[in-house]
Amino acid sequence: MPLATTVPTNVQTAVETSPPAKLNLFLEITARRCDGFHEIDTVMVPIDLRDHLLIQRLDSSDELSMEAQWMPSSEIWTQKLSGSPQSSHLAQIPSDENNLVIRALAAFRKHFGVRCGFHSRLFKGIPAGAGMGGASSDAASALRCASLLCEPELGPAAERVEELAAIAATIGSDVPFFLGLPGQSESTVAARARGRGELLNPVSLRSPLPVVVAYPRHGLSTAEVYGRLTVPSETIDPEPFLKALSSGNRKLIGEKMTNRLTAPAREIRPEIDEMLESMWRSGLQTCQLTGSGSACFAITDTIGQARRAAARLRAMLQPGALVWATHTTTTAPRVRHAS
Ligand SMILES: C[C@@](CO)(OP(=O)(O)O)[C@H](O)COP(=O)(O)OP(=O)(O)OC[C@H]1O[C@@H](n2ccc(N)nc2=O)[C@H](O)[C@@H]1O
Ligand SMILES: Nc1ncnc2c1ncn2[C@@H]1O[C@H](COP(=O)(O)OP(=O)(O)O)[C@@H](O)[C@H]1O
Repeated sequence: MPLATTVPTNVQTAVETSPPAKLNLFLEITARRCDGFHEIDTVMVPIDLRDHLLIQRLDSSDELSMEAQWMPSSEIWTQKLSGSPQSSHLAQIPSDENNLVIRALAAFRKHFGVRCGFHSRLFKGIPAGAGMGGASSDAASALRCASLLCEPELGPAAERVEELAAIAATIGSDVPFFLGLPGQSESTVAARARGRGELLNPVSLRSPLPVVVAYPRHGLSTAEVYGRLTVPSETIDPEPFLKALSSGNRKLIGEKMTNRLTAPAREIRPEIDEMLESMWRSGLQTCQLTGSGSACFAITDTIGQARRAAARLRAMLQPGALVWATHTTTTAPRVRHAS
């Protein structure tokens, strides 16, 4: 579908928000399910590495249209990733029904019987195929934006949180996490997800965790990584990790972190080993793959340490890798009326 070049004129109202990425501090796989998915036990934290999503309600059309680009531009993003403009395939963001934002808006309309159209503008800052849940986070934000935009016919958005969670689980296993936990204060600082990833319990964090995140330029397919996984006969008990997390002791948290998808991800993408080695050499102790990869992260004691380690790491890595120093944040970012 060609990217729309001008914003439709029949715009009624518009909202915008900044979907966060996530990291898996603990990820264990306990079984393979008969539906082809896996039973997982994971603890996720949202981080302040974001996309930006603006959704406009269209009352004189039932179209679901979308424009998507990388921030600050797809050209700059592609050059940062690869050092040359050739590999623009790295910057491909679907702008049709393959984009989870479109899929979420279509599911929202079907569930609530809403007839208006939506035009979405997605500005990507979260690398794709990184294991940071970019698409899932955008989908959760799209559901929350649509819920606010349709208050005239559906009533207060706060009344629909449980229904949105049910719709979210049909869009992707990680989407419910980004909605925030129903019944909790709207946003979540950390959550334990089980089942496919849709069974959520809040997890306490003593204080925000500073992190360094590194993306080795090429993403990974979540399905391919899961496909290569051998389900362990003995699984790691999450309790020691959960105790470390609630203690706030960064060194202990780092010692108890684990990710069962690391082995299959490294088989597919050997540069993950080089990335983890470079992170260790830059002084980061607790380095780990997030989700199905390919991004890796480490926790530091302070944001200053994260910034200094990120600078050392950038100097070590081949052109094309991306490095951020950031910190944990909350899910369900504020949805505000767009100016
Ligand atoms: C691995 C994790 C860890 O948080 O995140 P990412 O690395 O994708 O960010 C998640 O389990 C990914 O969740 P999500 O990306 O929403 O997965 P989905 O779209 O539902 O499924 C994509 C594919 O992953 C596999 N899959 C996903 C979830 C799960 N519990 N078991 C699976 O086997 C299936 O092959 C599925 O077809
Ligand atoms: N809103 C979106 N943003 C980015 N990628 C998307 C989006 N919707 C669908 N996709 C597709 O989903 C794939 C995985 O994206 P993402 O969720 O960022 O990775 P991961 O599952 O590793 O966290 C991308 O390669 C892209 O083809």
